[in-house]
Amino acid sequence: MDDGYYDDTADALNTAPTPPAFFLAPLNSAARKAVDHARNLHLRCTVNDTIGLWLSFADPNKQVCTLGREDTDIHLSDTRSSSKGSPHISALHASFQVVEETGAVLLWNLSKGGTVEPIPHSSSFTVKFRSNAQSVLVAQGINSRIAFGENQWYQFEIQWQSDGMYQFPKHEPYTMGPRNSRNKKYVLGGDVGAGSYGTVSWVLDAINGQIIAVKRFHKLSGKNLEFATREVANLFRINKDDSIKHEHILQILDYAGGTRGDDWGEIFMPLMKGNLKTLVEKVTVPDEHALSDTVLRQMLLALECIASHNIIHRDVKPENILWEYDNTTENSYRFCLGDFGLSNDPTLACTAAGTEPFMAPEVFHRKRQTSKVDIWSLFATIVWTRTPEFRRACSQMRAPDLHVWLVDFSRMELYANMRRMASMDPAKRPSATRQLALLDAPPQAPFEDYANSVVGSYGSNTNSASGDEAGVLGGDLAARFSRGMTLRDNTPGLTYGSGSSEAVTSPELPYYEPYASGLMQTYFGAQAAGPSKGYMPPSPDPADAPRDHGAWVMPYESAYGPPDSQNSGSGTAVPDTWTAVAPTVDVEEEAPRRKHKGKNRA
Ligand SMILES: Nc1ncnc2c1ncn2[C@@H]1O[C@H](COP(=O)(O)OP(=O)(O)OP(=O)(O)O)[C@@H](O)[C@H]1O
Repeated sequence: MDDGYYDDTADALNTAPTPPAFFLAPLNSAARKAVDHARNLHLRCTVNDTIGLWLSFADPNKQVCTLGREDTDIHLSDTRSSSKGSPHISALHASFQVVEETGAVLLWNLSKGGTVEPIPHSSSFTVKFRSNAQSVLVAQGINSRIAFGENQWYQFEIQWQSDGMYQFPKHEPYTMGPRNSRNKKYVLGGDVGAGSYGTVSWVLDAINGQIIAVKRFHKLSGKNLEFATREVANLFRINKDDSIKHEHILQILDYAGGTRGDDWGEIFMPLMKGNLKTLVEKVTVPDEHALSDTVLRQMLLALECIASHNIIHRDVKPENILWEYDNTTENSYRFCLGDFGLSNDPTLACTAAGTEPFMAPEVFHRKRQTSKVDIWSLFATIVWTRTPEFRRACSQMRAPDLHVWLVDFSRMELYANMRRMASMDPAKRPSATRQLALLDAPPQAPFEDYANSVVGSYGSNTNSASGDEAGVLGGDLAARFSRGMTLRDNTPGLTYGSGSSEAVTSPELPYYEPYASGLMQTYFGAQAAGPSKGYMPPSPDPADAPRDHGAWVMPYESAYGPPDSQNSGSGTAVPDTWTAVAPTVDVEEEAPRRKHKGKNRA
């Protein structure tokens, strides 16, 4: 049966997973003595003329193997050697344990003195224990040599028959990342999505053996640095402690790079199944209205939270709403707001920023921005989710026309309980908290207060966007970013770009990226970064669960665009390497671009 998704791990997933099994070959005389110990006879075997210990995790009820001096599966004596002292083996010193979801095997340090360690060796990656974690991955080519006890008393080599790692193809060596760091943190799986400013991959965390997502920012300088900075700082602000973490905002789990002198940076997040765009375009959702109602409520909760932290997102749109199955409720989804690269403090935000079809009128017309801009964008997202015609129009109509259309939509009975979200005047638009209350209130009387002059108040008199936002962001970027970083306890300060030779500047005028795929080649050529790609990661979900049709979604507009815009490359044109520089746009280019639907990241 076609299960509805394709990716390069599919073969691995379609065969029954082989449970982990390995041979522990002794590397020194203490380890050889341990192998010969009477209490280890049950595990002893010979492989290639070497006598060692054989461990298999084929029994689903026995997915752990303990090591220590007392009642453990592998006995390690704590005898004193007259010449070298004692190994100081704890009663329960270490264990190997299989991670159920991924099949990965973790080595756990359970010793009091922390004397369980990988031994660096040229033929394998070494991932050391972190100070805040007691486990580390062992796999083919990763931490192949390990030691237990003081001064690496017992030394073994792990020779794998199978290392679990169910999602990973077995015919090629693993790639570890971050690529630019000697301190490897994950095993690279595959690509999940890509945007203008980063590439997102699914990876296996080398500390806990779980699958997560990593966003690798393209080269951290100039605008890229600025957007990465905003995203990381604001995500840390929201995630600074467990009490504030929000179930509808994408978490940030960790980061790498970004320290003094680095021009690369990565953030680690939970892996979601896909984004709302791919869900709507590629999956047969039984009831789009029910789906959009769920999106509406959950995103209002997310917006309520970020507003309370004085953050406006400024790029609420289907691509930036990620989803996964909600395990607590049957047939339902959990949506999370992601991509905080444009987010800002409303007191600093005045540059036109966002993606044109979802951009609030006051942003498009360079007026003052408040958290109400996100309310408008959410309304546009809901209409987009419900209405194929609007989806088509997004690539064909200018923002002012779309604004008129959205107001018209809001007059329909269908939108009665959310029509004020489409008020042209932001002051009349409800806050997220108010709108949540309105959803549960009786239907409103026909609207009267916002549709009279649909574009009048924004059609002229545009402000210059150069102003204070650019100045404050550019001038105080490092400080703002470090403030964001300090919110995470026990984390060494991450100071993106503080050592960079390139000055961080905000553009004085907004610039646009093309929205429709066909425009990509025209303006950026083959180097261009494309709209986000959707992806279905390996999924343990039931076969009847809805899934994306393909591993990669088509470019945003290809389903609707003119024939010559299809397959224009926007869906695959994201540069492979992190060093690729996202296209920058200068002032002269701004005018032609604004003729098209595009994204403005100033
Ligand atoms: N945690 C995640 N889990 C699964 N997929 C993700 C995750 N984060 C991002 N993606 C996918 O990657 C795409 C690009 O991510 P993101 O929007 O953060 O990058 P970006 O460079 O800022 O993109 P954009 O050009 O839209 O601003 C998303 O649309 C989504 O499909």
